[in-house]
Amino acid sequence: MNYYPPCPEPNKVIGLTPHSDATGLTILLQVNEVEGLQIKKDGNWVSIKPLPNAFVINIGDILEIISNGTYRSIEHRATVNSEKERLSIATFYAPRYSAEIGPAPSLISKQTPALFKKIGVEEYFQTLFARELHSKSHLDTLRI
Ligand SMILES: O=C(O)CCC(=O)C(=O)O
Ligand SMILES: [Fe+2]
Repeated sequence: MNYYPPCPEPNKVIGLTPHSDATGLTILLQVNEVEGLQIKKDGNWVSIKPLPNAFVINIGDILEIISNGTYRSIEHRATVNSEKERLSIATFYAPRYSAEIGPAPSLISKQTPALFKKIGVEEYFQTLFARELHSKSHLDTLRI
């Protein structure tokens, strides 16, 4: 759960730094329907307006790896509001710790070589948490 208190100077701070979710899929609820979530689309930050009773589904880095780049994880961030507090609940889905992540073998051929290295889930999360949250930089370390 994320809590963003109101901030009198919202342009001088960031609620949550730009990142892609490292997991497979994220189901996100913008709880009190205050705007703040933004995604990076064609180089620009675009606001995702909260819809009543609707979830936001984000593709994460693990799905980008498994689909060998067909599904791209989305870079996003959260801004703060000058008057209103904001709450969001994110649930992250990922493979079990003992599994291995890599491009699905059925997607790999001479014409479509693997774009990512294979890595165990445990090592994947250990290296993730040893880094600063920054853009898609963790996924970039696994590119071939
Ligand atoms: O607060 C939000 O809308 C985004 C939260 C988020 O990106 C996260 O928890 O990974
Ligand atoms: Fe996120």
